[in-house]
Amino acid sequence: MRAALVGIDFGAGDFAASLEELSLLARSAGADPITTITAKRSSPDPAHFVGSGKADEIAMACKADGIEIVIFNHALSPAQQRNLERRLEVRVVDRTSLILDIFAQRAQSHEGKLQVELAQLQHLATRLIRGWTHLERQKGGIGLRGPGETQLETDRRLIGERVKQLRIRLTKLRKQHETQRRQRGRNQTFSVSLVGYTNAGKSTLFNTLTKAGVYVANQLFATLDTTSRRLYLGDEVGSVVISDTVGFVRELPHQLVAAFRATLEETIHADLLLHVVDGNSPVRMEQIEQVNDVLREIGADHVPQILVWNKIDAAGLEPGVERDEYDKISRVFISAHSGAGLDLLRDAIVEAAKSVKGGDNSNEEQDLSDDEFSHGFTEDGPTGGGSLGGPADNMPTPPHVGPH
Ligand SMILES: Nc1nc2c(ncn2[C@@H]2O[C@H](COP(=O)(O)OP(=O)(O)OP(=O)(O)O)[C@@H](O)[C@H]2O)c(=O)[nH]1
Ligand SMILES: [Mg+2]
Repeated sequence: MRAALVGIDFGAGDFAASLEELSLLARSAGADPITTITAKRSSPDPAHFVGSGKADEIAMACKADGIEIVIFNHALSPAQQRNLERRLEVRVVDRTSLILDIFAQRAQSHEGKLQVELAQLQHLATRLIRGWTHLERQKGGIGLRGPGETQLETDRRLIGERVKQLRIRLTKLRKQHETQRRQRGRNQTFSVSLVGYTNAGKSTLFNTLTKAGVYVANQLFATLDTTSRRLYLGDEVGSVVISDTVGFVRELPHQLVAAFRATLEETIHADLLLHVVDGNSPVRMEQIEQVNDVLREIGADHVPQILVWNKIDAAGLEPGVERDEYDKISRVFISAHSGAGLDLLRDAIVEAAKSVKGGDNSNEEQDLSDDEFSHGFTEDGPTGGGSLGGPADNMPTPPHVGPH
């Protein structure tokens, strides 16, 4: 589908990087970005988001390039979206809808699909309600007994019923997982979650560490469901469980964070987070912050974290480790592609497992198969041992750390 991208520079953040991300998002959704239209504004125009002249420019580009869809790098109000569609005579989507769309295409598991549907319906519901108040305002709020209103009310009621149903089913699934987690928690298996910005290389790392064959792609949100595997780390700590998770993105629609809470629960209950960073991205610091924001939002900011500085092959860095002031490993430089630094990362996990488990992690037989399973089984919360050192604030550009 031929797409035009529209980005407005409000003077905050790295505009070029955010447009590049929009292009990757669009491609991940199956669109083909043909042209990009940008403008500078201090604030959005209430009617069309962009100014009138810019709207004409977009309309012209649409005609000239045979554009079928216009994708905005922003959240549009329902009224703005409608006005734009009327004026441009093509479909207009905003960033939120685009991300929801990718999630809908990617969802594999039963639970994942329910979560996406819930998020989409909630997004739709806000738009119906806002659309309705918009209408009300136009008519001065009097005599709103037209057929349109009745239809809207019906739609809203049906959506409300479905949302309720989905919530009940998701709650049930969540309880099941909790029970599983508790039962399996008796084994005290140390659990590690890979978290990080989308496209950071989590699945690639997961694959090289576990040789699992998880879908890797230069696409955003290639992974939607949590996949877990057992990873044997030597006699000292035995096996740990490692989970690959959904990637985060800036301005992740709030409904999605809420809907995916159950999936992300894996992350909250992990003993250790490996926060994977695309060390070659110019906006990596911003991405680290975005990820930490979401972690805070889902209540996983208390889980010990090690930064995994990935893609050192592309960034021209050497493998290495950094320690914080408590001598805990805070950052490991690796390449999931070439395998450089993976031995250091394994050592770092072993060290973390030993410190959290107080060094007496029993290595008895566990009632788990080595097969892939989709939900975790750690005890609730970390088992103590304190912080392994989160990422330092204002971290400088990574130094060329020599192999240790
Ligand atoms: N140069 C280089 N590229 C890498 C490395 N690790 C991963 N990549 C590439 O980065 C892209 C994203 O990798 P994924 O493993 O799918 O990333 P992810 O974090 O799982 O992404 P989502 O599942 O979408 O959140 C792919 O094109 C990988 O080939 C690395 O060490 N070096
Ligand atoms: Mg992935």
